[in-house]
Amino acid sequence: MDSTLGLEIIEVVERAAIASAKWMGKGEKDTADEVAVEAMRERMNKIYMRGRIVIGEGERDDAPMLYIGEEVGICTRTDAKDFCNPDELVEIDIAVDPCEGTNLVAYGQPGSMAVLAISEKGGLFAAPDFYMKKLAAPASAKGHVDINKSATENLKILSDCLERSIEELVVVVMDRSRHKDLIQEIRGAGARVRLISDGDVSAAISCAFSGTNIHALMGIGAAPEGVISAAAMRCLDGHFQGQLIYDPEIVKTGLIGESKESNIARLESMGITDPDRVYNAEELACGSTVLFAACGITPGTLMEGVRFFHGGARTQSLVISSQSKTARFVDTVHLFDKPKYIQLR
Ligand SMILES: O=C(COP(=O)(O)O)[C@@H](O)[C@H](O)[C@H](O)[C@H](O)COP(=O)(O)O
Ligand SMILES: [Mn+2]
Ligand SMILES: [Mn+2]
Repeated sequence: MDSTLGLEIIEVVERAAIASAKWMGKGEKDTADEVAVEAMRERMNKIYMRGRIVIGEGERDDAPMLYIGEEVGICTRTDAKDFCNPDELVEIDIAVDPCEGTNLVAYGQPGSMAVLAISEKGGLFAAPDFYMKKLAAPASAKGHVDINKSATENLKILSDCLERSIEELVVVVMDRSRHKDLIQEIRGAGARVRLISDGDVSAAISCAFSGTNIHALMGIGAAPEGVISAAAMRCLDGHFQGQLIYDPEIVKTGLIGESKESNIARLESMGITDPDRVYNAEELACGSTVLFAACGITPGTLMEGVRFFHGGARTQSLVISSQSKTARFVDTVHLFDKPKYIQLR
C-alpha cells in the first residue's frame, strides 16, 4: 500500500470532523452526519487510489454517498486511464464512519470522531448492519480475557494482567437496557462502570492506551463500528473480540431485522454460515496492511475536538499504521480565510 496514503487520509478525517463540528450542539444529528459524509467523500475522491467502501453509510437507508460498494479515489473514475494506470495500483477496501457519535455532536457531548480504516481488497470484514457483542482490553490482557467468559472472570484476569485490583478497573458499557445485567455484574465484581450514551469506537481504542483510565469495553454496539475498532486494535496489538448479535430479543433497541430466523438467513446469504462465531481483531481486519485514521469532532479520551478560531481551526487526529508500526497524534492548524492570528493550542 502506498505510504503517502497515511498522510492523505489524515486530511480525509480532518475535513469530515471540521464539517461536522460546525453543527456541534445544534441538535441536528442528520445534518452533522450528512456534512461529514460529503466532506469525507470529496477529499477521498482526490486521492490517487482505487478504493471501495466496504463499511459505509446505511445498507438499509439507501444512502446516496459513501454507500457500501461505492468506488472512491481518482483511479476509479471512468476517465482514470487518462492520468493514472489503475492496473498498477493495489485495490483497497475502506470502512468509514464519517461521524461516529452523531448524537454526541448534535448535543455537544464528548467522544465523537470522524473515522476510517483501510486495508487491501478483502482485508476488512464486511460486517452487516447488525449488532456485535464486543470485548476490548489492553495489550497485556490480549488472549487472556475471553468474550466467552463471564464479566466477573474477565475482570479477575484483567486485574492479574494489569497488576491492579478489580476496584481500580474501569469498564465502559453503552447505557442501554440490554446491558442491565452486565452492569450489575461488573459493579458486583467490584469494578467501576463508565456508561456512555454513544461512541463505542473511542471506548474500544482507548483500552489500548494506558492513561485513558479505560481498561475494558464490554457489551453490545454496532457491528460496523466493531470492525473499525478491530482495525485499530489489530495495529496496536490490543485485545478485541466481536460476535455478531442477530437476535432482536437480545438487542432490545434499534433496527435489526424482523426476526432471529430472517437475520440468520440474511447472514447465510452473505456467506456467514456460523452466525455465532467469535472473531478476533486479526480476523476482522485480516489484511497484510491496515491503516486507521480518526479526527476528534468533540473532545474525547484520545483526541481533542475541533477548535475554531478567527479564520481557521485546529484539529487533533490519530493515525495508526500496521506497516510502519506507528500511532501518530497529529495536531493540525487549518487556515481557511486570512486568519487574524493562529491559535497555538
Ligand atoms: O454510538 C454509536 C452510534 O454511531 P453513529 O450512528 O455513527 O453516530 C456507535 O458507537 C454504536 O456502536 C452503535 O451504533 C450503537 O450501539 C447502536 O446501538 P443502539 O443505539 O442501541 O441502536
Ligand atoms: Mn458510528
Ligand atoms: Mn456515523
